[in-house]
Formats: sequence, C-alpha cells, structure tokens
Amino acid sequence: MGSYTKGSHLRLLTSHRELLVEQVKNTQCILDNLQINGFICNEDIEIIQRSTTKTDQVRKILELVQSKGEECSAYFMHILHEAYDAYIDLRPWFDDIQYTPLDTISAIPVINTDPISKYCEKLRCELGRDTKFITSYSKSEETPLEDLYMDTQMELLNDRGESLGYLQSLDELLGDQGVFNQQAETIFITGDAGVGKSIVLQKLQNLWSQRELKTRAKFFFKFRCRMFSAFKETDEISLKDLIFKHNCYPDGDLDNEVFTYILRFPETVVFTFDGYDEIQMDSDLDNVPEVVSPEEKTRPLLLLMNLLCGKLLKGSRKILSARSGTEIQSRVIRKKVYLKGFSPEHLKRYTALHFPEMEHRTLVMDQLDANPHLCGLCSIPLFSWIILKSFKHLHSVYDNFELPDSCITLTNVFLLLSEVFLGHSTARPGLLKRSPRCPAETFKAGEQKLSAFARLALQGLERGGLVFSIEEVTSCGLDDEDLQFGFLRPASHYDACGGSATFEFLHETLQAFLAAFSLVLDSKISPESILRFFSKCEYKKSHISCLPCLGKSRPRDKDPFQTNFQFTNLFLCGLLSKPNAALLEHIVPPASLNQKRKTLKSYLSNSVRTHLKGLPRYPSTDIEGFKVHAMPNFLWMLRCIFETNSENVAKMTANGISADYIKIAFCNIYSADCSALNFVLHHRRKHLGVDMDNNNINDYGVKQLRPSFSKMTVVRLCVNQLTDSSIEVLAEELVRHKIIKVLGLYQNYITDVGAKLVAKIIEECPHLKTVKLGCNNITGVGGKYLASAIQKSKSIFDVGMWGNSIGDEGADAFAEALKNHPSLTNLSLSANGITSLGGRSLAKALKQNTSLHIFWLIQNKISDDAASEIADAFKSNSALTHLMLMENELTIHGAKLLSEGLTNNTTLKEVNIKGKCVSEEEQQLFEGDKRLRFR
Ligand SMILES: Nc1ncnc2c1ncn2[C@@H]1O[C@H](COP(=O)(O)OP(=O)(O)OP(=O)(O)O)[C@@H](O)[C@H]1O
Repeated sequence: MGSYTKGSHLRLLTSHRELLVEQVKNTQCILDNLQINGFICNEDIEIIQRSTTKTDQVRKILELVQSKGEECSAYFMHILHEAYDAYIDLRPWFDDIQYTPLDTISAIPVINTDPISKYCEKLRCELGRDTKFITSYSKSEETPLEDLYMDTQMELLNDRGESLGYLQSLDELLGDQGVFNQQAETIFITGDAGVGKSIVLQKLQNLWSQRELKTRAKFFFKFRCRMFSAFKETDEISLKDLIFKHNCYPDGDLDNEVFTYILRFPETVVFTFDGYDEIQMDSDLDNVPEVVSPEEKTRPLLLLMNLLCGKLLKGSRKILSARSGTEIQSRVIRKKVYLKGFSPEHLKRYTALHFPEMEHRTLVMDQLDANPHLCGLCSIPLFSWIILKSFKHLHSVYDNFELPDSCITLTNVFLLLSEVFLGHSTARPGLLKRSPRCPAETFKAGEQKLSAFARLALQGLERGGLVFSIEEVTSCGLDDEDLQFGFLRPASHYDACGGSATFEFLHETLQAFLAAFSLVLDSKISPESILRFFSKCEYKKSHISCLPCLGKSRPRDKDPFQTNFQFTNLFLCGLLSKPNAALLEHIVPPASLNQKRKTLKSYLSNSVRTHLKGLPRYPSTDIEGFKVHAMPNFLWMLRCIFETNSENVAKMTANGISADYIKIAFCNIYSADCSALNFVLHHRRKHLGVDMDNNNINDYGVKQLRPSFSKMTVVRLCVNQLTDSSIEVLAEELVRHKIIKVLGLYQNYITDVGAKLVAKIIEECPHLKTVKLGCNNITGVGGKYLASAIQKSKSIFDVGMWGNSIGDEGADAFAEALKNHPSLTNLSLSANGITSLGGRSLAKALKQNTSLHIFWLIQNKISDDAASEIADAFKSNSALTHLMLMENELTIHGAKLLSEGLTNNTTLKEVNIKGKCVSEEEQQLFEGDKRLRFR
C-alpha cells in the first residue's frame, strides 16, 4: 500500500476485518494504548470487556475504533505493528499491505503491555547480545558476527544420506524443504569439526534476535548440549527450570502467563541444542522413559531426550547439531542438513572479508591459488580462520605474507596458531617488527607456558572434559595473566550451572592439539603411553560390516570424545614427523623425540597392516577383479600417515590394498584429505580403481590427486562439486596414461566446456567403457562433442547422461553416434528435454544399430509424432531389449503404433511408456501385450 490516503485505514479495517478477528489474540495491549493516548475512555473498556470471548472483544474494538474515525483506526494499526511479538501472526499481513505508518501516527508512542511479548523482547535482547561477536582468541580481536559470517554449503540429505540439494539461505532451515519425516520435530545439523555448526546456530539466533529470520517463533532458547552432562548425577530439573532458570527468566510474571502460553502454543518455540556429540551418556532415543508433565522434575538428560523425541512440548521446533558420525535414529529427525564448509567461491569471499585492502588480498589469494592443499584445508572454516589470521600475523611480524612451507599440514596450521599466541605474549611492545623471533625462539621462550596449557588439555581429554574450573587451570601452573594468551577463554555462562567461573579451549581441536603436544613434551610420558588414544579409536571387529563409512556401523561407539581422540592422534603424528623435528628439538630432548617417533611409526605400520587385512572383499561390478570397502577409520589412518610424512608407511599402505578396486564413497572425504590419499596412492605399484563418490572433494581435491591418476583404472567422483577446472586436470592425466576404464562424474557442475574435455578422454582412452555424466549442466553443444567422441570409441559400453539438457540438437548427434556403433550397450538420455524431433532421429538410428541393449529416454517430451518411427525401428532392430519411455507424452495412439511395431520384434523384452497420457481403461486394451508396459 505504501502511501496512505484519507480514510484508507478505515477501509483497510473493514476489508480485513475477518483476518484481524481471527489473528488478534491479545486485546489488553490494544486497550491500554488506546486509553493512555486518549482515544478511548474507561467506559469504552468496560463495554468491550463485557464480551466473554476474545474474538467478540476484537469485533467490538474494531467497531469502536472505526466509529472514532481515521486517526484512531490508523493508531490502532500502529499498535498492532509496533507491539511486534504480541501480534507476530500479523507480520505476513503487514508485508502484504506494505504497511508504513503516517508520520503523525508514528509519533504517538506504543507500549507493549503484553507479558508474553515483554518476555520475547527480553529473549531477543539477550540473544542479540550473546550472539553479536564471533569469539576469537582475545577480547580485543572479537569480530562482529555480521562482519565475518558467510553462509557455507548446506546440503539437505534424506534418511538414507542421499542429497536433496542445497539450502539457499538460513531461512530455509526452518522451512519445509527437505523434510523427510513430517511427524518428527528435530532438525539435525551435522558436519565435521570446525565446519561451522555452532556458527550457523549463532547466526540463526542472531537473525531471530534482529527479527530478520522468516519465522513466527516467539521464543528462541539456545543451549549447548555439554551443559546436560555438567549437572550432578542427583540433579533434577523441570522443563520450566530449563527454559527459565537456565536460559532467560520472565520478570514480573506473577501469574505464570508466559509458561502457560508456551504450553498452549508450543509451535511458537524454537530450541537449539549445539554439540550433541559432546554428551556423555548411555541413553538411546529409542527407549526414552516419558516425562509426562512439563512441571515434573527429572534428570536433565532425560528432559533433553524427551524434548528431542517430541514427547515433551510436542509441536515445538528443535535444531540439534552434532559432528559427523554421531548417529540419531531417523525416526526422530525431521530433516537433515550436512554442512560442507566453504566452496572455492566462498573462500574467495571469506578472504576478502579478512583482507579488505586489495593489495594484501591479492598477495594472500596468490599464495592460496598456488597451494591447492592449503585451499583444501581452508574449506573448513575453522582452519580457514586460523590460516588467514596467521597470514595477518606473519605480515605484522615479518612484513610479508608468505607461509613457511609449500605443503603445510594441519599440525603446521596449529603450530602456527600456537606461535601466534606465544608470540603475542612474549612480544616486547614496540620492538616486534624490528626484532622478530624465529618460530624456534618463540617456542623456546614460551616453553613453560605451552607445557602448562598442554598438560591442562591432556588432563581434560583423559577425563572427558572440555570445561575447566579455575582450580584446574591454576593447578597446571597457569594464572590470570596467562588467560590472555588466547589458548583459553571463559566458558559461556550456560555451561556453568550456577557455579563459579569456568574456562574452555578456544576450540576442541586446539585442545586435542595441545594434548598431543603434552604427550610429546612431557618426559615423564613413556614412548608406549603416547599411543593411549589410538586404542580408543580402534573399531571392534563386530562393527566391521560391509557398509560404507556412513552406513549403519557405529563409528563413535558411544564415546563422545571419539573425534577429539582422532585429532589428538593426528597431531601426535604431525608433531613427531621428521619435518617438524627441527622445531621440536628446541624444546624436547632429541633422544626422547626419536624414541617416541619410532614407537609411533611401528604402531602405525602394524595397525595399517592389520586394518588392510581385515577389509571385506567383494567381486567388482565395474571392472574385473575384487573390490574392498574402506572402514570408517581408514580415512583417519590416511590422515595420520600424511601427517607423519613417512614415505615407508605410505608405500606399505598403497601396496597392501590387496584388491583391484577400493571403495571410499560416502566417507566424508574433504578436499584436503586428497593430499593424504595422494600421498599414499601415488606409491601404488599396481593399477587400482578408486570409488570416491559422494564426498566433499571439489576442484582443490582433484588437483591434489593429480599424480595418483596415473594408477587409477576407475575414477569415480560423482557428487563432489567438481567444476570444469577439475575436468581439465582429469583430461590431462587420463589422456596421458590411457588406462582408465570407468569414469563417474554424475551430479557435479560440469558445463559444455567440461563436456568437450570428457569427449577428449573418451576419444583418446582405448579402454574406457563407462562414463557417467548425469545431472550436470551439459547442453546440446556439449552433447555434440560427447556424441562425436562416442561415435569414434570402440570400447565405450555404458553412457549415462540423465538430467542434462542436450535437447534435440544433442539427440541428433547421439543418433549419429548410434548408427553402426560397435560397442555401446547401455545409454541413458533421460530427462534431457528431447522432443519428438530428437526422438525420430534416435529411432531412425536404431534401425542401423546392433549394439544397444538398454536405452533410457524417460522424462523427455517425446509424443505420438515419433511413435511410428519408433515402431518402424522395432522391425529392423534386433539388439534392443529394453526401451524405457516413461513420463513422455505418448497417448493411446502412440501406444497402438508401438504395440503393432512389437509384433515384428522378438528381441525386445520391455517397452515402458508409463505416464499420465494413457488412461487405465485405455491400458486394458493392451492387456494381451505383456511387453508394452504402463507401470
Ligand atoms: N559460516 C562461517 N562464517 C565465518 N566463519 C566461520 C563460519 N563457520 C565457522 N567459522 C569459523 O570457524 C570457527 C569454528 O566454527 P564452529 O565452532 O561453528 O565449528 P563447529 O562445526 O561447531 O565445530 P565443532 O564440531 O568442533 O564444535 C568459528 O569460530 C569461526 O571463526
């Protein structure tokens, strides 16, 4: 509506009367404001309150304000608009009518006297304050969330872990997109350590506090799951305690109106529970004893379980986050979002946020571009943050932007962070730039403090603790001043259930790093006992099944610290690696370092050997030979071997895979892991097929794998966010080595540019049998390149193009390829926008084809116009066994022609034209023809 004319408010109230009567629940706030500002008197209020129901009262109020004229009507609307939470259900209406108050009206104040909205306001205010900054390593460095937050890749998954596409904005998180279980109420966010689960929740909370989240939720309660393990065993709390005592208290709510409202309208409540993996418990969401009453006190964990299962406060929305690998029954999950970190494009934008000055940004970007492994690490936002902060540090200390080594490992990243922390505190003000210390000097100078932090971290890890009391901190030899280093920060007040101050490490991965440091630094820790956390990560034989990593095996074995142990082991490998010896020797006696290194290497070799022997073997369907399925901690083994930098262990691993094919699909591999994979695989003597489908590899990962492509006969990289730049690398390598048999690139971001490169691979690789290119962005142009290459290939057997858009132009080209093709047996051109025009060309080509057995053309636009040509092809074609034409535009007329055509053909087993264009009665006409199918 925008600008309001005389009488327009009056008219609006008349035309939207029913909506207002239905949506306005609180009359008191309206009456209070109308009275305070002299629009109505006591007598008016008494008359209105004589009506017994709320809807009648609203009707009376509407009559009254309209009878008082335009100004009163305008002010009435202004109240509804300003008392935001009291009338939150009207927000879409205000958007619809594009409401803007008149200047004269907006000058009249509105007080929100509704106790519910006063509480909402308090919640918004507290949440806004708590979520304003991204915590950093020192108070002075804290950055406003809005300055550094970037949406990451948020993939929706179904209950089988299959992709349902990506969320475009955080608003969609609470929406219906991707819901696979309407009955369940918990939205599950998962992802690796440091990928940004907490930050996503923080952003969501912050948006809600600013009223920028598209939701009608009036209440938003945030919790960290670790709080539920922090209670004493005997502690009992009720739902009311949980939200009021442990979150936000409703001031002056003597009549308990807020809680009563929450119980009446649970759908107005959103809870976030961050870090479910941090909970130490033995409970199973399947067998949760019911807490019947919201007032009843019970064990806090039980309360949480009941909320998540929807047994308590049914109808409220819950968002739960946990690290990947944490299992929760699908029954409880409404939808699942998997965070995949920064894409290359995100990383560019994130770098720009850190380096607003063009000159610096370019220097940093150049270094990143030259180092795909570093970029791979940067796809995890936490590592990205550390690396970019370190760049800044290097610049401030040494006046340059160069990182020390071209192949920087995760251990190096954390060493750099420690150097920054130690450098901050041991720096002599004003002298820093003129006399920088080298890393060894910085570590030597900070050795004592580093040991103290490391001791504390290890103690925590051993007792399963992430939060430390001040007594624990001081008993390790750390004082108040040491808190300024940045390693530790005060723990959020939600964790301290009323107790005294507590602290936590900047991030759990930093605690894991320091714990590993303690294992190396502490001379009292024997070489054998540095291996203490490996045994906690070993997988019991009974859990080894044929399922891939994200299958039904229980990777966590109920230990909430599993990934922290894995990280500690990884950092131990990194710290004891040869390249880091030069630094470590300044603070650890070389003899001790050597002994520990030897013990670790021999352990690693043995466990890799045992692991590889135990891998289940199956006959491969892609190529001749046997296939092994990697087990969940195979990836961690690879990571450890890479950190150790031991070529011997890598060689042993590569050649110890006693199969022709390894499946590491659905293993949570991200781009930086490809360096580890490559570190091992490039040592392989024999050829190997590698199935890496459904991971998070992207272009950086493919670049890292470059040397290993010389060994690969199968390259499966489906669903990995690859663009044409990956295909460039693949084309160069695969064409150079010419051993490729199977190339899987389904569901990536390949365009015609990439299609041209794939065509080159098809043309020049004489053993290539299978190419899967479905669900990319290939048009007729790319289709032509591919078809022409397929035409020339004598080995190609199976081609999948499902879900591109090659259209009739591409279909014509494929028709040419089909004519007299010697080997192409399976082809899918489904969902490619092919009309009868293309359909006719393909049918004509079939007359001259003797190789194709199965032809998928479903979900195209082929109509009866092509039917006679297809039927004609049946006469002369004697190779085709299955023609799949489901969901095209064929009607009864087409069906008749096809049926007649079939009488001349004995090879076809099925022609399927299932779709909406032939009615059930019409289908009955073909009952005698078993080969023409409609379902
Ligand atoms: N979307 C983002 N935008 C900007 N920075 C981010 C983003 N996500 C994460 N970060 C950076 O990474 C750090 C770690 O993120 P966060 O704590 O959310 O990870 P997490 O997935 O919860 O890790 P964990 O499983 O270990 O708890 C943040 O403190 C922030 O500096």
